[in-house]
Amino acid sequence: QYVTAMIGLFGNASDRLCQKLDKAASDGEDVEMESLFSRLTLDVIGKAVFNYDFDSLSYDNGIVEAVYVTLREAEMRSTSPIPTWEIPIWKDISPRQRKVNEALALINNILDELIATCKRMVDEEDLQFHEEYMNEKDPSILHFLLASGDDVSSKQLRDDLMTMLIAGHETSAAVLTWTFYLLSKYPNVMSKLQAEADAVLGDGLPTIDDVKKLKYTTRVINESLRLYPQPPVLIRRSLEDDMLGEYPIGKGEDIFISIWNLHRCPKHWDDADVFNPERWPLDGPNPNETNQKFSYLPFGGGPRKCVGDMFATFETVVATAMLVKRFDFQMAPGAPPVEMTTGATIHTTKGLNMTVTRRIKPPVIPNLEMKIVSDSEGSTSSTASGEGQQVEVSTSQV
Ligand code: HEM
Repeated sequence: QYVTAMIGLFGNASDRLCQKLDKAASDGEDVEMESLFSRLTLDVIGKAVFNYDFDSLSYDNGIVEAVYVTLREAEMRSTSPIPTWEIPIWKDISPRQRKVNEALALINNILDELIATCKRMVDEEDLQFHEEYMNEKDPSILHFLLASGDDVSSKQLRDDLMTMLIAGHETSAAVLTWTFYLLSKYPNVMSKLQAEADAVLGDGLPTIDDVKKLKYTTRVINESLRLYPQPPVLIRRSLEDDMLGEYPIGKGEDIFISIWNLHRCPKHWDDADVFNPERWPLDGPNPNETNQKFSYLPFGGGPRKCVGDMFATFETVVATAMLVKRFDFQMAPGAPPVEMTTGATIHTTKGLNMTVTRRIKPPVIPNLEMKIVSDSEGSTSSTASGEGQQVEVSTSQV
């Protein structure tokens, strides 16, 4: 029930993006896909975590801006060698820190309102909480947590919600950005992907059964995550003196695990730098850290493994399939070369500028059921019927 609700959410948000791209295609305008993917995944995670519709694909508002200020700050803090934001006086007078504090105050106010509204809903409903509990009108994680008895005033609740917003937003956006970049470089993969989307998706939004059938699309996402892992580096801090194999690690030392290097290591991968979704058999298991013996860690591993791995896989599969079914994507002529820069995830330096064109629907080929008829002079003719038409072809005419 929860997965069905989430797939509906992914489909709705992706449909809004399709409408935006449709307009760009009509107007003949190029689009910067990285920022659009960022808006798509913000809209999705806002609804999924707190039942809040940022609707950032439709317009800019103060809260969307505040979320981006906070996200950029979180990224800067996670990579900065000196914690300038903790220096007394400086933290109060620095224009950047003041902006961050204002953004955080706005987000916290909205969060308070959302928590209060949700708490009222939980108090009014008759549903008993159990493991499979879900409120159909509001399937958000916030609703689940409050129904399970989480304390509305707890800092832990707010921190958990913000962690999910941060962890589940830029990561999925980055996966979509680099997937579409790769697809522009590998048109043969794009053609196969479009063929699958045409065969599986109908005119409405994707269903759970459709998503299960989008096997090649899933392999494209698996392979994109191998070449562009998000985040590209995992970090651990040692709590005590230890040994890592033959290397001594002192208490308090940071260890950086480069997933980027692991995923492109020629010892583990044939043609390590080549985008080849076919390396993952369609009928094989979904690749993960355990069945790939820890040479593939797109969602980490062990106790701190991503809690949103299935959510993110379905989200990116639905968005990719819906977009490629409706549009062709090419790098925009004259766009700057796509270069990388890393923070918590891998970003482009100057955006992913693409030309989007509506796909021409392939012609409907009638289902030809041939009936061979012989006439007395030995020539043959065959009648074929399809979609109510009768077509007659005679060998004597050929
Ligand atoms: C394609 C998108 C995503 C990717 C590539 C991704 C990747 C990761 C990775 C590699 C980790 C482990 C970090 C570490 O070991 O230090 C992680 C942790 C986490 N992820 Fe994701 N993630 C994605 C989407 C999501 C989504 C959608 C959510 C929430 C709905 C989410 C929630 C989390 C949380 C809460 C953690 C921390 C788990 C913990 O420390 O206990 N992620 N993610």
